[in-house]
Amino acid sequence: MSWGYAEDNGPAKWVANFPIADGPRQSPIDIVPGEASYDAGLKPLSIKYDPSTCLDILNNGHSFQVTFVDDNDSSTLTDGPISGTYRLKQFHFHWGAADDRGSEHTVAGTKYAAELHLVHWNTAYPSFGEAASKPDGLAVVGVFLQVGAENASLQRLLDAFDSIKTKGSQTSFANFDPSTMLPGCLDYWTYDGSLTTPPLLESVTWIVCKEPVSVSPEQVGLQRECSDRLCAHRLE
Ligand SMILES: CC[C@H](C)CCC(=O)Nc1ccc(S(N)(=O)=O)cc1
Ligand SMILES: [Zn+2]
Repeated sequence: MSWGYAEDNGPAKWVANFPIADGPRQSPIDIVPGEASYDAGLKPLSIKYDPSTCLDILNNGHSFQVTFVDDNDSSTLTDGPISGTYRLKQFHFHWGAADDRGSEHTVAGTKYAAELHLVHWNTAYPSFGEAASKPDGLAVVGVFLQVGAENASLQRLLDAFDSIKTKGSQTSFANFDPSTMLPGCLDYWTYDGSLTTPPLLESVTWIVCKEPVSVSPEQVGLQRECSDRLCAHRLE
């Protein structure tokens, strides 16, 4: 039985096969703005994405993810809370069975309809796989999606879902610029955490944007309908 989001293999059961679930820096967390401390030493994020590094979109059974060519420094994250250069590997989303829940991180208990994760790895290490096991190996930028106006950038992704209906399927997806999904303001909260799904490795510097982006109710519905068709049913 592999991990998932159902009653018998969902988050409460992951510790059985992944004991690090009880570790000291597990994600997601509830972000309480009033308890966050301002760090004047932190720099603004520097995000530079090259759309030509966009490779394909795949349904990995838990989400759909867009993967990038990462054999050079074309698409990178630098500054912010991190040192050195981190390369974009993939981005994916988390959503729920209804508009009032779905994000993994919460803000003073508030759940958003969905959450975008842009996954980067530290080029101090030879590969993503190597970096994924190091405490400073990964940096994930999280963006909350809230229901509101239609998101033109997301629509192009949703249109591509029709061709990855079955788990494990993938299709080429080119010239997509993920920076079109970022909020206007890149103010962020940051903390040292982990992958939010197995193997739950404690190698992630989390960078969660304060400003959400909007998606229309239809777009979330489409994403949800696609996900249910594509992926294991989500536990909610
Ligand atoms: C070395 C193999 C690698 C760990 C397994 C494949 C992988 O990339 N998993 C992954 C990536 C990102 C997140 S999240 N949701 O952004 O924290 C969760 C899980
Ligand atoms: Zn994620």
